[in-house]
Amino acid sequence: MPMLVATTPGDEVVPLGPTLSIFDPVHIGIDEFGHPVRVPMIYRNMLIGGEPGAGKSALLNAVVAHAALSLDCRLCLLDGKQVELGQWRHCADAFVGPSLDRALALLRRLSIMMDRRYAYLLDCERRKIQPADTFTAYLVAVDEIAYFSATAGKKQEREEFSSLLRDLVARGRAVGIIVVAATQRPSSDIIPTSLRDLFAWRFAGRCTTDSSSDIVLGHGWAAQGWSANTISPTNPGAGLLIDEGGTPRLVKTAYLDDATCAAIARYAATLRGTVRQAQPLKAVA
Ligand SMILES: Nc1ncnc2c1ncn2[C@@H]1O[C@H](COP(=O)(O)OP(=O)(O)OP(=O)(O)O)[C@@H](O)[C@H]1O
Repeated sequence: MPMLVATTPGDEVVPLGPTLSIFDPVHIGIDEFGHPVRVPMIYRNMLIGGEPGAGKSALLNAVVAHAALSLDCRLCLLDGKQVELGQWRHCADAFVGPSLDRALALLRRLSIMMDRRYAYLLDCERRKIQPADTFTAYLVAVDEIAYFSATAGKKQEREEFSSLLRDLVARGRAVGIIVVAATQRPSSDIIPTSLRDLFAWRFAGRCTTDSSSDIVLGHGWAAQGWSANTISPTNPGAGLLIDEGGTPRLVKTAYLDDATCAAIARYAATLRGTVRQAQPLKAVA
């Protein structure tokens, strides 16, 4: 891990602690035995579903916090409510509030970037990005997919949003584009099976019905006893986590309160704004 330094407004050089990497697994909480649950996010996407107040934004914030502290990852945040992800806006390359136009413009740019990255990898005879690659990873976090795909704007625009998002989820992984998307409407119109199955990680917070739990986790899990409908409404942050091909497991997510998020976001913004890698250590002394 290279040493990092920040330059203060008075031009003092201040050494900083090591940062995270988006290639590190992300700590998202503990399992029912109290063991830490850490999920690799690079080359993967995550879908988060559950009823209002289930703890979706809290999980989203935990993942965004890790990405914000990872200087090998850039952030694009879409949040129709603005306040769920708003604290990270100074760390982000793009922060989109309740504007479908801006959301579409962002997804179109990401789509072009994705194609160019693939062209580059093809030229290099490679299949995916690696740590310390020429280009950094991107975390694209969406709080409330349904706002952009089913509520705002015109039908044609919403359809374009859904199709661009689906394309990013389907093709972005190898070029370092990670999509983490949350919805309080786990229904088949918002999360069709063909989209759901593209998310390697799926987290169902409390759901009101077995079928909405199945829409997040995958068809048939409720019948086998894995339903997020069984989670107590008084236990926000508890939910079922599944990965491709795995069995659901009960997880209580880590919770960063507003003050903690704000402090991490400030630190991450400082790192991003002022950090440079130390030249030889002697030059810093
Ligand atoms: N892991 C957790 N541990 C303890 N409390 C939590 C946890 N996650 C969420 N909460 C509590 O639940 C509240 C609602 O959480 P959160 O905003 O993440 O829900 P949500 O599913 O995103 O809701 P909405 O769909 O309305 O945006 C939080 O303000 C917090 O008090």
